[in-house]
Amino acid sequence: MTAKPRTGILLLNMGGPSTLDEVHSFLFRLFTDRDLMRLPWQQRLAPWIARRRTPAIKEQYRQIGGGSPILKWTNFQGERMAALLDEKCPESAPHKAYVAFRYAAPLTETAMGQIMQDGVQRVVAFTQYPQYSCSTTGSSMNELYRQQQKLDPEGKVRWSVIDRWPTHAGLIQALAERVQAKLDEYPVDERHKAVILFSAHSLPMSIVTRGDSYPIEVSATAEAVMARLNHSNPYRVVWQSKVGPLPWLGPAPDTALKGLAKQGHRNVVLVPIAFTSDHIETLFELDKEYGHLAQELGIDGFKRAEALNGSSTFIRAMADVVSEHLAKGESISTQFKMRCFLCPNEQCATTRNFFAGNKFPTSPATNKAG
Ligand SMILES: C=CC1=C(C)c2cc3[nH]c(cc4nc(cc5[nH]c(cc1n2)c(C)c5CCC(=O)O)C(CCC(=O)O)=C4C)c(C)c3C=C
Ligand code: FES
Ligand SMILES: [Fe+2]
Repeated sequence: MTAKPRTGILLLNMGGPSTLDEVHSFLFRLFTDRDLMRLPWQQRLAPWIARRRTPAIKEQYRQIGGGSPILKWTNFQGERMAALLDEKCPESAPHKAYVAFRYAAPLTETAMGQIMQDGVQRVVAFTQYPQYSCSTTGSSMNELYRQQQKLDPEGKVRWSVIDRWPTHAGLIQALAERVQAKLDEYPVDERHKAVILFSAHSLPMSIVTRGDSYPIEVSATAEAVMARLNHSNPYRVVWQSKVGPLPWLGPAPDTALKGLAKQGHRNVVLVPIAFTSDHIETLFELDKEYGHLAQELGIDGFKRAEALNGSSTFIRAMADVVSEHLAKGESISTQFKMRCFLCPNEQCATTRNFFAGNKFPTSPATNKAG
């Protein structure tokens, strides 16, 4: 019999439909999420948009193999991370990874149910978005708070939060390895001329200007990766996947590719930087749409860096992030305490107060949870 987990690590992410049949419910949850977007008449409009968008998005998932690989990768990363943590931190072992997706199975309530059933009393909520945005990690944390209130009203579980890790040395090393592997594919005399385009999901300008920290954290990750590579190549950050008619943060990858082609660049490496596994936006948008555009523009040395997926450097980084967090004994980060200047959502305050109020002994060795 396996021992009861002493420390749970709850991996938070948006998730994706594992099968084509799940596409509609995924989109439905996404468009009804008021932490992600606020639409007029959202209760009525969201189901309509979700239904209308389902066929096109289904087709994209069909073209990348019939579903999102995010659950497979998150389980893989989580299991290996927990094994590394058992070796690194025997005082808080055994560790067990749980997965809470915001828009697809396993949902937060499922993960909370498992945690309660296992009787785990100490859990780290660990966002799998390295860069913080209220539209992503913020939404997952608000949902975790709501489910905690419902499923653990007595507060049996003691929580702490890893809400961002944009410049963690292990993450930067893992990304640098992915970039270097692509650069190594060019002939030696051309390699230094390749332009590195770090690509992150864009944000509506209304979210940027209310004070979301995502754009600066994504930029910090990109700069740290290039510093790790001794600034061997020129780079920029581009913002992909704008949805709807309102203004979003740019430049988009197609603007960058067109400009670079005009200036005579022939070698471009596109690097997904804000998502730690493959998803339609790497496999469909970056590879199929931008790969095709690059060919049309004469950028014949176009390459896309592999997502972190099964990178052992990345999985070691995850374990390091958690072990450093456990050693610090902090419930939430200084950055997480502060809200956006124009936050429209009182829930953000409630969530922060709840997770900040959990106090821990600094050493997990004195944790009586197990
Ligand atoms: C760090 C990554 C992401 C941020 C920030 C983000 C913000 C954001 N997204 C939308 C609207 C949509 N996103 C959709 C899909 C989607 N979003 C991300 C990541 C981030 N989103 C990913 C990885 C995916 C795809 C999932 C996959 O499996 O590949 C969609 C659905 C697809 C579509 O209809 O086009 C929408 C809609 C908003 C409004 C937003 C910030 C407010
Ligand atoms: S939207 Fe950013 S703190 Fe509420
Ligand atoms: Fe998105």
